[in-house]
Amino acid sequence: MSEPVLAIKNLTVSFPDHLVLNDLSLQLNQGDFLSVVGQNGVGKTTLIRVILRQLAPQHGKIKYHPEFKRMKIGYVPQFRNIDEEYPLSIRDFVGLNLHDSRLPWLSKKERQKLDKIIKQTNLETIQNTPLGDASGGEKQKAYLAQALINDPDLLILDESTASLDNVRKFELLDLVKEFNEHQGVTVLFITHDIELAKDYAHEYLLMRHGNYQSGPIAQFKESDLEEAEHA
Ligand SMILES: Nc1ncnc2c1ncn2[C@@H]1O[C@H](COP(=O)(O)OP(=O)(O)OP(=O)(O)O)[C@@H](O)[C@H]1O
Repeated sequence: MSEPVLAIKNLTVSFPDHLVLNDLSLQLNQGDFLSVVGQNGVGKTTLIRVILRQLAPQHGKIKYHPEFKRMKIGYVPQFRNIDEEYPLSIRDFVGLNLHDSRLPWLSKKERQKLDKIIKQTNLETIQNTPLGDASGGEKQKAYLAQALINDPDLLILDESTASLDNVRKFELLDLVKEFNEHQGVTVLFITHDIELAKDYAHEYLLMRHGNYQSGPIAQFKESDLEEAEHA
């Protein structure tokens, strides 16, 4: 795959009262693991909303890989508690976006797909647990499995490890790393956790109000983030 999965050029987004993204360019190639860092309010969520096609930019170009009939994006949100009364089991929740067939029930192929992702994300033993009864780490794994079930071209982790303890954070990102390294899943990881970004990402994008810096994660300097925070 020689063309990038996603190429963003000179993106500008403003809301009536202020400019949020200013001339941002970004390229993601297949198998990249990019960490997006920056203080609150610099436009990380806005960028994701543009990539998810929920928000149209005022200027700039967004190009998805030409071989994709439709860009498939998996999205794992930040942890939020789910009501104990939530009726679906972990398995049902993971399978919610399976929609290959027109049958009102899952086809054999879909059940196999579901079995496979449940196994790959280590949810086998708890798959019948109601999602509302699962721990925070298990819920995030269920979100990850749901995001991966349709073989996404791009996986977005939107502060997905925030509020998890260290063990669960590493568990979740070890799984993501597995899919990134062995299945070539391209990852965009928004985080405030610099240590985690350094441990797992290959590249970084540091967003500041109106200007951006990027490069290999090994070259990321925490002083750059501190400078951005005090700018
Ligand atoms: N729909 C909107 N209308 C007006 N302003 C908005 C809208 N969405 C976001 N903003 C503003 O744009 C700026 C960037 O918001 P955004 O949520 O993208 O930042 P962020 O980097 O994701 O922040 P955080 O790290 O706190 O999640 C903020 O000042 C926010 O108030």
